Amino acid sequence: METCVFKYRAETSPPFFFSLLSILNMGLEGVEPSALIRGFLAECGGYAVVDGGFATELERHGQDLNDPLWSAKCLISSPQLVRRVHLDYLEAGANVIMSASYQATIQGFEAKGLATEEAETLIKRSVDIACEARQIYLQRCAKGCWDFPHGDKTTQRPVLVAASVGSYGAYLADGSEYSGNYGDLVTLETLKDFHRRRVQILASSGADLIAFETIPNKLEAKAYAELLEEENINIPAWFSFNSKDGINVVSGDSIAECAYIADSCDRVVAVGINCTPPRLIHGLILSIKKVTNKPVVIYPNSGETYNAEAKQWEKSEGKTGEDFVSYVGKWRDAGASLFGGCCRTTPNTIRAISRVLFDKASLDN
Ligand SMILES: C[S+](C)CC[C@H](N)C(=O)O
Ligand SMILES: N[C@@H](CCS)C(=O)O
Ligand SMILES: [Zn+2]
Repeated sequence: METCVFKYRAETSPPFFFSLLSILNMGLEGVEPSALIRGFLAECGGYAVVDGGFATELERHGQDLNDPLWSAKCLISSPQLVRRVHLDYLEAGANVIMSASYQATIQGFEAKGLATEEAETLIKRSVDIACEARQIYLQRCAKGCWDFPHGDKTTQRPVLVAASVGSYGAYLADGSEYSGNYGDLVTLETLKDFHRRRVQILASSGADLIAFETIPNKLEAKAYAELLEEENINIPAWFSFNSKDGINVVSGDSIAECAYIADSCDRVVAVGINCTPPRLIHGLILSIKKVTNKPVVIYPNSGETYNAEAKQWEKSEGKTGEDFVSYVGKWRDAGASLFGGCCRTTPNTIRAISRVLFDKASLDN
């Protein structure tokens, strides 16, 4: 199996690298898939830093994402900027960067007049760009151009490329990944058929794992879990849900039931929450921990609310400002292992998370 995780270390690799390499060479056949993520976490020092808002950073660089493809439009119009944003997050301390494929779907590209083959190429390209960014970053590190935000400066920080998969609601481009209400006509089979080809492409793209993000309901979690098995997907995945009340996922399905679906699928190596206000995260981590021993990944948004019509984020009425980074220690103590940011967070957020996790002085406080 070809995977660019091999590039995360230089030639002078310690023994761990070789064990990881042999796990990956074997694919997931006969191997406990969680070995990859647990080995990776150990290599990172127990906790890993995930990147931050990807679309947010494209917007900060001047892109107008008011488009049905949202951030995926930049795969067509500004691939250089996509690479630059990945580099910004790597430079800020990310151990996991997510490809620009959240809203990159064959159906969405076809609606823009692209041929199926062009659409498939763009989806694969999203991972290639992330892998290129990693390679550039690691080469710069090897030359000593950049300091490491954490860890030993003589070793390279592990970096994984996760292929992002947004929900069916993301493709609809009407903000329905925040309601999870797809109507009665959308069945388990509809969702599996919708996602199947993209998941196949991403699984053989060279990504280290697939990040199923902003999952709004139980039905879509089940569709992903069944697809991973049916298609014999041989890279690991994480399932990340979103919530508006801190108790259920956005559709009203219970977070425990959703996390249980993820727990029951061997190919899922981490379970968590993204694009959810920071103040809700602590309780959700505790609920997830009750149903799974898999590592918990959390990457909340800024606490603002998405206006799907305007494709803009708005301050939430009556809510106090979310001091994101001040929560990190609490989330770590509640049992989370991977920490990043989602919409409206920036490389500065990720830099601050990295400091909280890896600056010994702040850990002891
Ligand atoms: C995570 S949301 C902010 C992504 C954008 C949404 N699917 C839309 O197209 O409006
Ligand atoms: N990876 C996506 C998630 C949106 S909820 C992004 O950061 O743009
Ligand atoms: Zn988000």
